[in-house]
Amino acid sequence: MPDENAMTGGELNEPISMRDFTERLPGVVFQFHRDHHGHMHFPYLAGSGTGLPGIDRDALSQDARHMLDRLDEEDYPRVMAAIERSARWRIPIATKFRIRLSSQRCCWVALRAQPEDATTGVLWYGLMIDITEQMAEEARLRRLSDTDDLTGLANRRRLMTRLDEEIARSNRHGSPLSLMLIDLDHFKRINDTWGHLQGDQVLAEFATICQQLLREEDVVGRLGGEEFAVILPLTPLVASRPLAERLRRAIAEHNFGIDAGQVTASIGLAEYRLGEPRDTLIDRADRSLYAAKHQGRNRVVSR
Ligand SMILES: Nc1nc2c(ncn2[C@@H]2O[C@H](COP(=O)(O)OP(=O)(O)OP(=O)(O)O)[C@@H](O)[C@H]2O)c(=O)[nH]1
Repeated sequence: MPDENAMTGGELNEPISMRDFTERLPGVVFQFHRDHHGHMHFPYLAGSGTGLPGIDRDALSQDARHMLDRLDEEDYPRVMAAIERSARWRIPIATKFRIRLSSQRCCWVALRAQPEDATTGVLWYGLMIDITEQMAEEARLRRLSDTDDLTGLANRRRLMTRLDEEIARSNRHGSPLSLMLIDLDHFKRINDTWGHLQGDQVLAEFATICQQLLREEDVVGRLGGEEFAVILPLTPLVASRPLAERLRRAIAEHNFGIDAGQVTASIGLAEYRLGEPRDTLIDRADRSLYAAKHQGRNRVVSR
């Protein structure tokens, strides 16, 4: 630890105190104490970040609840578990959480703290930094890497992740789940006749039709090229078939700006069978799709 006198302020070599130094840090440095009865407070709290909404030094020096009560309810159990683990095993805390600013807004905070034994309980030395901007940027990048450029739909990667999640849910609760594979018919001909740009336009409009027609909880995505998939959670085959039929009809009747009737789709459906691997479900839906193509296209086949 450098000598206090070694720190200087803005005025040439004017020395500044440790307190002044910590107050200038772009974050919060703190001591956090939990006594043997579980009461928590911040004996020390400093740094320019104490200006963060939800951080009221005087209140927190008495009771940490003033901050803990404002944690996002999704994060609260995780943060409390991290404190508990750290206290029990004397391991550092490294976590992040949201502090509610209003019903609409929150800020993200990263926290690092090192525990020490104290006669009165456990004492942590730590840092908190506002990471709201970084989290927003991460979310933006995640959205980009999950989204198909042309249509704005979920891409293959995102679709597979969501399908895994829905399969896990189905296996856990025994709830029904259907998968729809959609392939636009003779798409090569559309490209060849009307040009690639017009083909792109058809793909984008097709995506809009799917999103308008399906429910919020259904996941529509582009597998690649002119192949799409829809995950239908909580939907058995008997319910997904009329949905697929409605979608097929809507596409066939839509005016894509090229002669009506030029764009049709073949749809293959399969319902998830408890315990089967993801690829088996996809394979069964794919075989339905193949059958739809084979039987003349512009139709729905389920199995
Ligand atoms: N415009 C456009 N075309 C694409 C895109 N991705 C794939 N394609 C085209 O989609 C066509 C798919 O052709 P095929 O796989 O032969 O199938 P199809 O002509 O749709 O015939 P069926 O599926 O048997 O009805 C190819 O010509 C690809 O070039 C894209 O992003 N934009």
